Amino acid sequence: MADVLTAEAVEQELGGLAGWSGDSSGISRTVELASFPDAIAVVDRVAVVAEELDHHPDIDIRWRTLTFRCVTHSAGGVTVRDLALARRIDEIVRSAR
Ligand SMILES: C[C@H](O)[C@H](O)[C@H]1CNC2=NC(N)=NC(=O)C2=N1
Repeated sequence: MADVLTAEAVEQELGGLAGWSGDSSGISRTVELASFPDAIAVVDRVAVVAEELDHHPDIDIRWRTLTFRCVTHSAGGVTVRDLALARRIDEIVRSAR
């Protein structure tokens, strides 16, 4: 299993992940899409990637605003798997707006 990253490592990684914030207990990003259907389409695409990676974000849906939170629940903190998932979420969001 991937190790939980140190607070310093997470902070450094966040420097390269625009829009993401957090610490070693979890990283999150909130995005607003143009409409509710657009937001749900993003969730749907993230679901496909999450299954592919066997790693799943916590997702909060409020009309057209989505908050993604990435933490490796089994490890109890942020691991490299969360950073990989965050990058994939960014790709999907980028192509959706
Ligand atoms: C068996 C399966 O690999 C685990 O349940 C996975 C699935 N997706 C997961 N996703 C996240 N974010 N954390 C986990 O610990 C986790 N565990």
